[in-house]
Amino acid sequence: MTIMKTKKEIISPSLLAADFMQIGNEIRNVTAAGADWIHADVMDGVFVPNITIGNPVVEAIKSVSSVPIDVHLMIVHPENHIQKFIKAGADILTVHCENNANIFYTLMEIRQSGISPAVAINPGTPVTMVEPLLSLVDMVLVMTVNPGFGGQKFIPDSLQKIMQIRKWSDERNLDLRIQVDGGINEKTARQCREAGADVFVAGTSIFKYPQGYAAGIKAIRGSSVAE
Ligand SMILES: O=C(CO)[C@@H](O)[C@H](O)COP(=O)(O)O
Ligand SMILES: [Fe+2]
Repeated sequence: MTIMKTKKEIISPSLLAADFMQIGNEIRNVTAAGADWIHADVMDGVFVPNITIGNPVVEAIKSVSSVPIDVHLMIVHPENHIQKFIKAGADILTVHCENNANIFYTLMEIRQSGISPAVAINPGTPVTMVEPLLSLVDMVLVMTVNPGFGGQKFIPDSLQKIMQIRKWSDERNLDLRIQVDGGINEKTARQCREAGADVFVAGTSIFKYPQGYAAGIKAIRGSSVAE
């Protein structure tokens, strides 16, 4: 998938920390500040203890965005809803490995629709849960906080998980993207990069960065090699 291969590292700002009253301007401004993708968090109040947005809002986000939309589904039975998010314009569609008995079919259906499938794993889930799914996806999302809310503290144990997934990807020549999400800032992004991550989701440390969005993005890119 070309959107997966465009750059060595991807920064995907999470709109959860943006001003929803100004969402169009927020998307334009953060893209002008250097965002590579836009991360949309879909929560149903069941899989996670919070409710956010659904497919109509994803469609609105897509209509103003000039960069790919990265949709993170934190919902039960994602298999019943993926077509709606594909139609809404998701470019990358991420489903969790925890609660989906039909995840093979779900990931294959996403692939067949022509967009990028990704699988997410929670901090409390053993890394072996994603191992059988690696050949079906373009990206693994390693949650670095418990999903549900922005502004939480990074969980350092996640680094082991990133290392193991990068090892599997290398051994099998899968060239997987590894995305990290939750508590990502300049310091934790560097730790994740060293462990093997190459897609960085950040809400608070971009939208609430005191010196502005461009400075927040630049800080996360940090010591990475110039592209
Ligand atoms: O998926 C989630 C939370 O469940 C994230 O995408 C958060 O929105 C990230 O927010 P910060 O931790 O960067 O503030
Ligand atoms: Fe997310």
